[in-house]
Order: sequence, then C-alpha cells, then structure tokens
Amino acid sequence: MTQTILDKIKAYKLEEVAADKAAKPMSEVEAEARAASPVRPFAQALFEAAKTGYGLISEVKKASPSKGLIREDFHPATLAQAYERGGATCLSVLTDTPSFQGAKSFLTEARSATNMPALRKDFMYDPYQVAEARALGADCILIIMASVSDTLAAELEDAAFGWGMDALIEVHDGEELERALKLKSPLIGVNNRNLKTFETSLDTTRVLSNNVPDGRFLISESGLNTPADLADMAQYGARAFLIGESLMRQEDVEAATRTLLADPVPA
Ligand SMILES: O=P(O)(O)OC[C@@H](O)[C@@H](O)c1c[nH]c2ccccc12
Repeated sequence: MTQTILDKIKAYKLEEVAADKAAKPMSEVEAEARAASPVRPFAQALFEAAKTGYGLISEVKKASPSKGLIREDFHPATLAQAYERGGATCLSVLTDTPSFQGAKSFLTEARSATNMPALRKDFMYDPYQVAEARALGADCILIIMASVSDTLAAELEDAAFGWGMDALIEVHDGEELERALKLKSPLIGVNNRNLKTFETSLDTTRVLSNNVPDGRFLISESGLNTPADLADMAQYGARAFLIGESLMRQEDVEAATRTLLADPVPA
C-alpha cells in the first residue's frame, strides 16, 4: 500500500513524542498541566454562538503541506486578537512544525492574548500529547478518526475529559463518522479536505450531515472561503466552522472575520 501524507505525519509524530517523553517525563508534563491557565469552555462557547449566529473556530495557520507558506507576516498573538475583535468564537492553533510550520509556543501565545478557548491542532497519538496540550493552555484537542483506532480515540477522549478539556472528533467519510459516534464527545468536525489526498470538496459536509444525529454538533472544516459557503453549509445543519487559510490570506484579518460572520442564515 502506498504511504499517504497522513501515514508520514504519523511516523514522524510518534518519533517526536518518544523524544519529548525522554526529555520531559509524563509526571512533569502533568505537573505543568495542573498549574496551567484554567480551562475555558470550548464546546459551550460554540453552542452559545450558534444560537444567534455562527460559531467560528478561527485557525492560526502559517503554512500547510498542500499550499506551503500561507502567510508571511505571522504573529500568533496579534492574529488571535484580530480574530477575537472580528467576532470569532474560538481559536485553533497548529502546533505541528514539520508540515505546518507551527509551534507549541504559538498556542500559549495566541490563547493568552485573548479570552477565547483554544484547540490544539495537531496529530494526537498518545495521552502524553493531551497532557501537554493542557500544559500549553489548550481547552480542546483534535482526534482525527482517519489516523487512530477506536481504542486509541477513546483513550485520547478520556484523557481530554480527565483534564476538563473538550474533544473535537474529526471525520471525513461515513465509516469514520460511524466510529466517531461511538465516542462521547458532541463535537463532530467534518473535514472537507481528505487528509490522505488533500482534495477539498464541500460535498463532504453535504453528504455526511445526513448521518449526524440530534445531540451531536456539526462543525464544517476546511475549504470555506465566503459568507455564501457558510450559508450553504448551514443549510446542511452546520452552525460552526473551522477556517484557516481563507482568513490567513487576508491583509486585514479582523475585517475579513467580521465580513464572513456578518449575515448568518437563521438557525
Ligand atoms: O485552511 P482551511 O482550508 O480553512 O482549513 C482549516 C482546518 O480545517 C485545517 O487546517 C485542518 C482540518 N483538520 C486538520 C487536521 C490537521 C491539520 C489541519 C487540519
């Protein structure tokens, strides 16, 4: 079988985690997590925002494997503040370095410059990374069903809940969605980008929305550019969105965020 980009990421991430553990044992990370800035309610903030408008998870994203460098002028704290002033609900901060030019410090910097809850956007394979997320200040972690077993997904979710964090469960097809629904988290992220091929299609949300039951909260992720895209996805039940690139490409991130959220279709 050919190796996908996701397989490659997993391989280096497991090595990275092993090296991190050797440098700083779990007990130390746990102590840092206990001393970290208190958890901000991530899911709750999205539910609230979705009652009257859209929930927006705004992503601090410097580069991606498919697009290379997205934004030259990149200061996580400044960008996070622009998102907040523009009306975003939550932050997502890429902490992966090899593929996304992110950094763990970006998460702490961005979050502490705002009052928004923050998602650690990374590829999670070990409860060590979950404790580390909390130590960095994260309020939510990402669980990518395409890249983990059911057992590991449940273990990561339990670890997140144990720290008082939320978990965003990411799916890209019907099989992954079915597996996601065996977990407890209400936050279901449908990624319009296939992480194995990097192709993006909003049909992913359109199709999978049919199988997201009441009681789960649908978040449409990736490839969203315009208010019309959001209105389109909202018709399929998505009241919250995870957006990076299209906002990161704007000179005035605050104004672009405000424009995107200006005219929500009624809930
Ligand atoms: O930049 P975009 O197309 O607006 O997408 C944001 C976000 O959905 C995307 O960065 C993403 C979704 N799931 C991921 C998993 C890993 C890394 C990145 C991602």
